[in-house]
Amino acid sequence: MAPHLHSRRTALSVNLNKVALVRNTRHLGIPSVTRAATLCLQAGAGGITVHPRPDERHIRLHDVFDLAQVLQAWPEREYNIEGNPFHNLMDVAREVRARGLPLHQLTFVPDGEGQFTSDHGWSFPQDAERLRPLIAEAQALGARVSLFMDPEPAAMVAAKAVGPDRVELYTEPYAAAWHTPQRADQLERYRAAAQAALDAGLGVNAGHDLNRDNLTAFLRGVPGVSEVSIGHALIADALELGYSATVADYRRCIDEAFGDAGSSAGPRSHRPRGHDERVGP
Ligand SMILES: CC(=O)[C@@H](O)[C@H](O)COP(=O)(O)O
Ligand SMILES: NCC(=O)COP(=O)(O)O
Repeated sequence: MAPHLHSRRTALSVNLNKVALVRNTRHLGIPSVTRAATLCLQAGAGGITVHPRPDERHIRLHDVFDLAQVLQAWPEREYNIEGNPFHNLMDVAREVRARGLPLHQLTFVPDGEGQFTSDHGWSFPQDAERLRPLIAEAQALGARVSLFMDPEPAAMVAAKAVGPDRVELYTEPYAAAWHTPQRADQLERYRAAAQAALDAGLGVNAGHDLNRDNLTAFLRGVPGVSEVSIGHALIADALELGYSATVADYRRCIDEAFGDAGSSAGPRSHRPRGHDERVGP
């Protein structure tokens, strides 16, 4: 499918959860989360994403404020904080804003406190009324609100009705189907969901398990994606390639979807990523 030339270039938001995860295994402060953010922003990342989970398994509360201070030096880049608004996210957002620190987007994710990782979106109409006031409060704090959603076209009108600015399509099912005969069917599912969101007046973000292999095809097949937030695979790649080369590679994946192959400083590397055997949770 032709690139969506009518859409603005999709922004890359780098999720730094996994840098914090490694840092937390010693009391040495390395790898530095703030250094990672600076290098990714210097390489052209459109923003930084963190998911400060209640158990602080990776991003800790001080990281949230430390990274907000880093973003202060990059006023044209965005800071996206993810979390469950019925757990700690709203308190975190209120404190960031009370300190006068930047906060561009809150992504509401319906995760349980001890959840292994994010694996589903909000349910409508069940979640609608309890989400509405928190969406309004988050917007009053100056943040755009994105709801983490499964790719269900029929849910988008109901989602829009409670006031968010965007939805983030949970893309693990697309990624899981990448090496299977179901790839095309999954892509069509996301195309339809994104189109329904756009038709309902919602912006479209995407994220979870996107990577250098599956990103270009996703953006070519799914209309109007404003932002992809990518962490796990990108940080894994950065362990091999370094932050700067990795961010440049992911930006080239985005460029290819918009028909500008090689516009970000040359062709992207096709270095295969090593895989360990898939380990169960
Ligand atoms: C909401 C989502 O899909 C991810 O942004 C989330 O941050 C992943 O969390 P972990 O990094 O804890 O797996
Ligand atoms: N919202 C998705 C995100 O921030 C990162 O998800 P992943 O790339 O770590 O799966």
